[in-house]
Amino acid sequence: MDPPPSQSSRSWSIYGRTEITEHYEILDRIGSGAYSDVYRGRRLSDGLLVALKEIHDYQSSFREIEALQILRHAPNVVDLIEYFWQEDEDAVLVLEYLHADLAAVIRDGKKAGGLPAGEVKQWMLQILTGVDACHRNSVVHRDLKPSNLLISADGVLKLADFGQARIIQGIGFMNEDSFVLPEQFSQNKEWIPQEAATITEMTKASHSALEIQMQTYQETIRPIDEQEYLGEVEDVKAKYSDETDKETSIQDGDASCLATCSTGDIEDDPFKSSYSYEVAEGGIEDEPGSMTSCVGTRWFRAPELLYGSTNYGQEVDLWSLGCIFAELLSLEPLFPGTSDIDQIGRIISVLGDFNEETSPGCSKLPDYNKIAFTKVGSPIGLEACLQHHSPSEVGLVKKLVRYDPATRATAVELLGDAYFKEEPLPVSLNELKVPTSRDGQDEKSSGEWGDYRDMASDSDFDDFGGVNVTNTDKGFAIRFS
Ligand SMILES: Nc1ncnc2c1ncn2[C@@H]1O[C@H](COP(=O)(O)OP(=O)(O)OP(=O)(O)O)[C@@H](O)[C@H]1O
Repeated sequence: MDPPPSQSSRSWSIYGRTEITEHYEILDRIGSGAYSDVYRGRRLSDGLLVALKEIHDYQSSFREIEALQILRHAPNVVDLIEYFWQEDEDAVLVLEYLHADLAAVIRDGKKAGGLPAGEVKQWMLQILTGVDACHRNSVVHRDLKPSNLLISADGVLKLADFGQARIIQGIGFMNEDSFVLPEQFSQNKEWIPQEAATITEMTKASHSALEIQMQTYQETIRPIDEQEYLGEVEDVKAKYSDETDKETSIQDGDASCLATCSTGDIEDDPFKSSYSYEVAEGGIEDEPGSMTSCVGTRWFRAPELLYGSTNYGQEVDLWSLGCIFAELLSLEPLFPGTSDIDQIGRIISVLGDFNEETSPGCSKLPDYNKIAFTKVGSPIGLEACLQHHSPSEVGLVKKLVRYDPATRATAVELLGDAYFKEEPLPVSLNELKVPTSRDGQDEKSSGEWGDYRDMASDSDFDDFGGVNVTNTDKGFAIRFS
């Protein structure tokens, strides 16, 4: 069996990849993230506009391809047309091109002095349909935020950026027949998002290539010596430290988010008088199958993740959803934390104390005893963050932004919520005001949009967390999970 692509030597320019340039004209760079560069391209055979996402991270590539394959018939998930991935090269995903995102909707709404309630409802319904498709198929997105919700020219919203996604149970590939729209969508035609133009089906060849790569990746336990192992780790670290322009930092997978807070974070923290922080010695146990807590962008990160949970599921997406909905309503981020501690401080000031009473089991979270906040006598409450909004709007957010993950409403439950049946009803897709362009989005490093990304952006670095080292008779083995 072929080994997975090596991490050491990679092409750093998509322009030099003839297997891609033979089929696609690369037009311009339209975005970049912690792990990727995204280019607008044109398919030579028929002129179709596409997004070419070059992913510089090994594990993100697998995750994104795997999740997009599972969800390939979901109408509110970005279409993966095909991908290129061969030894010693970064994976390049060919995605349908979507010209706008929900962050632009919020920004335009703010400029216009508000978004009409019927439009907000239509955006929410599409987000819920996308998230429901993920959760029905055991995909936890783990990085839901407005800039990862892309929008087509005709108003179809699609979940994108599955680089941090995890499949929490067995893989259940969906086919066209098995993808079912939630019942209430089929009953009320007005709500049905029009099907996005179906782009070419992924070729059978690329599909089976992925399966082989996946199998190799997941099953290969290749005994290596300690020297080689340390060399691999150094290579990966060096790669990330080179990427200083992308505002990333290396975090060990077995270290929680709080454990990686610097003293600088604490010094700058506006809430520093309201908590005491202890640096615990030693790391957190890296149990097989556990997940990293350092996922998602800080502003949208659930409290259990901020406290280091490594045992979580789709509920973390539901918290993010609540933050996104609150932002769609108020056009301001709900919890714009400047550090992980500040993030928790802001949440506590709104929702009240985070304790066994409000979140059963929370005292067992890895970082729970590392930080103590002074008691919040009277929390501000979500109503205060959503002034001038109706009780049903606030009620919707309250069903998601809850401490106890088990009590957060699921996407399918919310799709049936009375809020969506009240006047004003959700508008149809062609009544939505879709932002006209993504102009300037690649250069988000300056101004308001730059601040938005920089303040809230964190890197996952699951690469480290997903590495399991086991003893073998020849030394030890390394396994990527
Ligand atoms: N299908 C697409 N169509 C148009 N633009 C896209 C598409 N996919 C991604 N982009 C643009 O590229 C940017 C980076 O892509 P993406 O978020 O998928 O990468 P990432 O490296 O995981 O980013 P992040 O660090 O924000 O998580 C997006 O914010 C978006 O502006």
